[in-house]
Formats: sequence, C-alpha cells, structure tokens
Amino acid sequence: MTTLTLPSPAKLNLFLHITSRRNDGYHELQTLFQFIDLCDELRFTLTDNPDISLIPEINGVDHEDNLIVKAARLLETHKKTQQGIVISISKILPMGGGIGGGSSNAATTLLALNTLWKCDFSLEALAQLGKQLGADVPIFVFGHSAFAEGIGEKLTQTSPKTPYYLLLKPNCEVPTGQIFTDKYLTRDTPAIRISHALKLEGHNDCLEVARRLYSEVDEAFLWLTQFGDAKLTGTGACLFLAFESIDEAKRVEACAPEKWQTWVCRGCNTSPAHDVLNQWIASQHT
Ligand SMILES: C[C@@](CO)(OP(=O)(O)O)[C@H](O)COP(=O)(O)OP(=O)(O)OC[C@H]1O[C@@H](n2ccc(N)nc2=O)[C@H](O)[C@@H]1O
Ligand SMILES: Nc1ncnc2c1ncn2[C@@H]1O[C@H](COP(=O)(O)OP(=O)(O)O)[C@@H](O)[C@H]1O
Repeated sequence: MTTLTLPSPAKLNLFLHITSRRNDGYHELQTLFQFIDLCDELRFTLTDNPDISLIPEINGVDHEDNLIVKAARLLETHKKTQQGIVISISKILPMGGGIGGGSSNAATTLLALNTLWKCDFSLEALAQLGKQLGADVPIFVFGHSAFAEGIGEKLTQTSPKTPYYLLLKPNCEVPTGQIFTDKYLTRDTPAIRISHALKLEGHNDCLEVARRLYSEVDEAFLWLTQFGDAKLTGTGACLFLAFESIDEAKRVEACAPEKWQTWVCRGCNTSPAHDVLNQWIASQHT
C-alpha cells in the first residue's frame, strides 16, 4: 500500500497593494507571499478502486466543493494508473482567515497526486491548472516565497527575512469577495518595482475595509498594535506581528485575550510541502 503524508502550510501576505480593478471585476495586486510552518496534514493512500474519498469531510463544505476533491478531479483525467485515492486530512488552519488553507490543501493535493498518479506535469503546468481553483493556488504549487503580481499568479521568487510571527485569529471569517466588492476599498496604490519589494515596509489595502466591516478585526488589530507594526494577511481575518525571537513572540502571546486563537510560528521561504515531497521522492529512488 503506497502512502504519502504531506504538510499543507499556511501563507502570509507580508504586504498587499491593490493597484487597479480589471474589467472582469478581479483586482490587480502586488503582494509578498511567505509560507509559515503552521500546517494542515494530508495523507494520500493509493487504492485499487478508482474512487476519490476524503476522511473526514470538512464541516460546512460539501464533498464536491472541497478544494481537495476539486484538485483531485482536475488531475483524475490525466492519471497514468487505474488507482484511486483515499485522502485523510488533519485540519488545523482556520478557514476564512486569509492564510490560504483551502488553496494550500488544493496545491498539496495537486503535488501529491501528480507524483502518485504519475501525471508528470511540470510545476509551471500544475500551477496553471491550479489557478482555476483559486488565485492563491499557484503560490502554493510554486513552493517558494515570491513577489506576486497580476491577480496574484505572476510570481517572482524572492527570500524575505524569516522572523517568528505571532498569528492571531479574531472570532470571525472574512469572505474574500466581500472585501473586494466594498465601495471604500482603495484600489490605486502606485505600482512598485520588484527590486523594491524587500526594501519597503508595505501595507495591506484591505485592512481598513476589514476593520470597518468586522469589529472583531478592529479590536484585535488595536490590541496587537500595542506591541508593534501589526498587519492583516490577505483579506483577513488573521493579523500577524513579526518578532526576532521566539521568546518575545511567546511573551506577547501569553498576554492575548483568551477569546482569540493564537499561534507562534516561523516564516519559511520554501514550502514545507515541497521539502517533504522532495525527501519522499528521493527515498523512493534509494
Ligand atoms: C487576495 C488574496 C491574497 O492572498 O486573499 P486571501 O483569500 O488570501 O484572503 C487571494 O489572492 C485571494 O485568493 P482566493 O481566495 O483564492 O480568491 P478567489 O477564490 O480566486 O477569488 C475570490 C473572489 O475575490 C475577488 N478577487 C480575488 C483575487 C483578486 N486578485 N481580485 C479579486 O477581485 C473576486 O471577487 C473573487 O470572486
Ligand atoms: N479544503 C478546504 N479547506 C478550507 N476551506 C475550503 C476547503 N475546500 C473548500 N473550502 C472553502 O474555501 C473557503 C476559503 O477558505 P480558506 O482558503 O481557508 O480561506 P482564506 O482564502 O481566507 O485563507 C472556506 O470558507 C471554505 O468554504
């Protein structure tokens, strides 16, 4: 029985500038993506029947709407084996948090099944395929921190600092579409050159809209701001603050009101999913 277990990491948007709105309603962005070592875990087991099963299903997400199942369906027609798959998930990442859990699960599934079903797509082709599942899927397939442009799919590899982060989840979920359709969203941040991406502090254009629509985000932002330059990731709801040491991050975490979920994690410039997959592939050849 062949089994492959992979982490499915979260990401942060270290900044997120909205530079314009396209005619199709999508927004042109400039954002700096970095992974963190906070991960779901997905276990893939090849089976002798052709079914795609998921254990357990995620509460509130129908089987065929689950991005894991959608990713598997995308690859199913390209598989070079008769085998099906049982996917077990251990879900840690909060949904609607702006840390990309659903997109990450989709990308981890694409990476795993591309190998197990011997589809042999290049990472570029896999990212192109994954784009139809969501604007954030390509960065997780790409697997390296990147400056992103377009709607988030034009990626240029980069290596920002890898501090510790205190990540905080206010008690609300923020739907991405709601932020992007808000009339108060500013969409005119001047475009920066890629050579400036690591030099500038940057901001998140979604922050003020998320704070105005969700009092929980506002309250959590004001709390975290006491300790430094708190930022929103994606369209929210999660906020984060960078620290040089894990002890400092844990000291602030210990002061956080109990009503909010918190994690201390580390920035990583290569995706933990790629790290583990590459080790697994190497072990198959020895
Ligand atoms: C903006 C980001 C930054 O990381 O926000 P988060 O979702 O992570 O918070 C992502 O790119 C989001 O990616 P994802 O969540 O996959 O978005 P999608 O499903 O493709 O789009 C959800 C909705 O957001 C809007 N949307 C999304 C991306 C974009 N560049 N412009 C948009 O206007 C569209 O209205 C779309 O219908
Ligand atoms: N495997 C999955 N994990 C999380 N969310 C999923 C998954 N499949 C589908 N979804 C849907 O995608 C939505 C966005 O989830 P997620 O990517 O975690 O949030 P965000 O884009 O804010 O980081 C969820 O509210 C859920 O309805």
